[in-house]
Amino acid sequence: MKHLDDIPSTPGKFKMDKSPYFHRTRWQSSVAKLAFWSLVFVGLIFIFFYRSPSSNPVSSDPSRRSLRTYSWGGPAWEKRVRSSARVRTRHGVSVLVTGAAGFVGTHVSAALKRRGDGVLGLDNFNDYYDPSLKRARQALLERSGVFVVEGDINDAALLKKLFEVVPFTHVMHLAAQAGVRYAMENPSSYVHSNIAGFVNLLEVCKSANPQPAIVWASSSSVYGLNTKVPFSEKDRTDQPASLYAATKKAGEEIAHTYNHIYGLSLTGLRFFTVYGPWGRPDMAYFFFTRDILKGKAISIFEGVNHGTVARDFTYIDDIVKGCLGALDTAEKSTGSGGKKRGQAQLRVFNLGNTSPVPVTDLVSILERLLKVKAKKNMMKLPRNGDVPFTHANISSAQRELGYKPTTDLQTGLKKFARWYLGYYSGGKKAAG
Ligand SMILES: O=C(O)[C@H]1O[C@H](OP(=O)(O)OP(=O)(O)OC[C@H]2O[C@@H](n3ccc(=O)[nH]c3=O)[C@H](O)[C@@H]2O)[C@H](O)[C@@H](O)[C@H]1O
Repeated sequence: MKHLDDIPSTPGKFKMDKSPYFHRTRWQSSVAKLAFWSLVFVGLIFIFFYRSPSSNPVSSDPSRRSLRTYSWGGPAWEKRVRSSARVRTRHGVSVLVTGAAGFVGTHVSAALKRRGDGVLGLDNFNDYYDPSLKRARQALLERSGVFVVEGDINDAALLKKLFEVVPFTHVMHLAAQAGVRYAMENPSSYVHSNIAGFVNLLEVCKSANPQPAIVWASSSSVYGLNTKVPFSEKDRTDQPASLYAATKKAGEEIAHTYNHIYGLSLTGLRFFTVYGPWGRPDMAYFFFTRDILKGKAISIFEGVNHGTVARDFTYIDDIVKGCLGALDTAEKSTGSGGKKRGQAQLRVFNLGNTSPVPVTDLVSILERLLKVKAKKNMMKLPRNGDVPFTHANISSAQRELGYKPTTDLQTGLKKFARWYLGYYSGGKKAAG
């Protein structure tokens, strides 16, 4: 075991004979070490710049599970952006749709494209729910000529670039961290997307020349603990029941500020529990369908003393009509180069269905459509941000946007169920 005893426990303490041969080997080994560390150093620099070239800034969302690197820029990319945003009719508009691979974003983008408007999508494809569903929506849009740029609304350089390439007349801002209950799990993602991201977008819009008019998604959740029904835009919205609601309410106040200081035209739309084909898997109607089909029990919330929990469920096609009505009636922003030149439009509208349905009825409809009896667990409405009841007064939207919902829950869920069964057919894909 002598050889083992000769090796010192601390490297460098090993004493060697100082022969000429030793000097040569030591010199050679130093050169080798130097070469090795230089290579490592050069490699690290290469990796750093390769992953974040100045023309393609890294935009990663710190509040996300997946840190992503987006790549954008270059003549071919700009050509795609321009072509997607090109207006094809005489009175068409060019719209930047944020959250274009989301549920509402996909439907609105497709509808705008169908009528000849120029549409460019933007989406960060985060993994809040199954990103493959977002990719499928993207593929759908690509087929109809809408390019969805992969990037985050917090990436100011990307947004500025988009406005440099296309002078958008409108922004339809639908990118958001959605979901009422998830806000307790990942609060910072709501601040990051719904507040920081919104401000970043408005900063770029205010400096754009011309400034676009902005229509954006607020939420019925801003009514929070309000008990006066139906909910009217004049009712108080200072008692949010979830952080999600609080960030949407903050968005409405932020919109006021940018309208006031910079003359940006801003319209907020308070969506009421939107559902339909290509919907969000984190919403009750969607995961109830999945769980009922799998024979898995579902939890149905009930209020105090077994009180009814109900929602003013609104079908996606009606919401799309409301969004287009808001875009079409949006007046131009009045500022330019970051300076206000006059009063600009500031609006907020409820987009609901005006007929609340108990969640128990939603489940009965699904049972009939799916021809499967649900395994139900009734449970008390948890204190996680849910509110017992929503009901929209839509007279403002009716008057000013020509908004008129026409789809009842039974009809809308039938269309959803047909889509769901087709999309997830053969058990090939599991709804995430
Ligand atoms: O209008 C909005 O502004 C919001 O609408 C949506 O929120 P909600 O209306 O809460 O929809 P959703 O979660 O589908 O629950 C539906 C019903 O099922 C009940 N519910 C829910 C889960 C469950 O396990 N059991 C249950 O009974 C639950 O108590 C509720 O009564 C969007 O998600 C949100 O992003 C936002 O846009």
